Amino acid sequence: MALPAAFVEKYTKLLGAEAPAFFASYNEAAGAGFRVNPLRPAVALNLDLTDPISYSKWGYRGQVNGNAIDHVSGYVYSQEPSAQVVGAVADAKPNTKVLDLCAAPGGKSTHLASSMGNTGLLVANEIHPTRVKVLASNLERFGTTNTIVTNSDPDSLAAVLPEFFDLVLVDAPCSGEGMFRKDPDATQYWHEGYAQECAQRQREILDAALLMLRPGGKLVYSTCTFAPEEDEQIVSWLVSEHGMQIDPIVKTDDMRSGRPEWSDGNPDLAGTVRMWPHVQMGEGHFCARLIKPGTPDAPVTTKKGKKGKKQHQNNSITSAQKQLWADWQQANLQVTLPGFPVVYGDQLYMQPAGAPKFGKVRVLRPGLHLGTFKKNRFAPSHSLATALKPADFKCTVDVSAAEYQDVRHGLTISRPELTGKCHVLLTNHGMGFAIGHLVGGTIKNLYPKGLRV
Ligand SMILES: C[S@@+](CC[C@H](N)C(=O)[O-])C[C@H]1O[C@@H](n2cnc3c(N)ncnc32)[C@H](O)[C@@H]1O
Repeated sequence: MALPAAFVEKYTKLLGAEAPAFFASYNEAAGAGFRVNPLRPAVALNLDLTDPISYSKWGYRGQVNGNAIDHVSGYVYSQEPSAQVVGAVADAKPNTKVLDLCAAPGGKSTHLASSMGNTGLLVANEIHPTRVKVLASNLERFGTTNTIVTNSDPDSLAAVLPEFFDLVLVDAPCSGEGMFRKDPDATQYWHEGYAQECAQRQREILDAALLMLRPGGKLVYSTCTFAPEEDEQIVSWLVSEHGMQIDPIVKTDDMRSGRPEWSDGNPDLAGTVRMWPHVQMGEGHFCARLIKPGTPDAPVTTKKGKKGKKQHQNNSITSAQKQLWADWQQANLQVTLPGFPVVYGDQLYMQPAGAPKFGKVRVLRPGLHLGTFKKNRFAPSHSLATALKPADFKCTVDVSAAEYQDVRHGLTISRPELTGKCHVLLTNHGMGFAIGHLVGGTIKNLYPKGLRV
């Protein structure tokens, strides 16, 4: 691969004797990996699980087929190995409040939800209006029920959620030097001074991120670049300007320490992590974990302005809607879903406990999407196919490989032996991937048009 001359010069100086191995790695294939979804019941996956990633609890090296049932049903998430270090370092705890501030397309968010066991509250935010839809779709496929998806710039989010989170992840937009193998076009954006431009934006994002972190809370900062300006030097700035304390990361063989000499010489910088493509079979990442000074006082509540009150009232479920939802659960599920039903227009969501008021911030997905109120009936959402277990449904229909393709193409399935009228979970190899409507021995396909192939 042709690397920019100034890039070669820069890393020749920085890496010295290690530089040839680093440059040689750019001529090798990109490293692939995936994570198995612990939120799903255990099933036999048609995947090679012989090469686990030491630092990533659910992670393996290898390729995932995006059209295969284990991916379509959200039982696995494709994520290259070095990116998995971030979720592992974050180690989000169950029943805590976590923010993923730069979250699309959702690799780290799905990892955070895994660690949290779908409990507590995960706010997955993305600034970009198109990318946030991909984020919501990936979180839906993964079956997260503890997640609210917002579409905001960091400052606006910080204005409504001061000191709200126990853990904030900033997986920052960066110069992407670790992406050159996966996306060779990224070399074209690279120029001298690009790292400094990115660092300025990173500092602005981090200023907002720290406003949202409670005293004593943890910040995880990561990039997919090697540039010290965006890595160790940003951490040094967090320490000197914000009084943050570096929380050292225990390393495995795949990891290398951050380089104090590439910043202000603070020896604590060795407690950060660098993932190099010539050291492990993955792309490249930098990751740091820091603690905000202070101890938590009484929980800070967001201002109860008029807007917040109004929003809450507007989103309350009416008694007629409550009845329709209860009737639908009774008819189709073996379980009653916990949580707080909220209504946006004619859409019903199950909001996770502890959800704050978001004021003017755009909320794309206020929780698990349950479905749509139509005239005198309730139409279930596709989200239920991936968020619930097969055992949660009164009726499941396991489809053949050919029928799996048919469903993904939007065709109906025939089951003349099945009588009655209900919503069924369609599974393949025991993995739920779509909802169907059984009427007179035919299963009407409710697989969303946007996901069909
Ligand atoms: C490295 S990507 C995040 C990848 C994601 N965490 C994952 O694991 O799938 C950085 C994200 O930051 C977003 N972004 C860009 N500019 C931003 C800004 N000024 N503030 C917040 N986010 C920004 C980008 O749209 C992009 O989705």
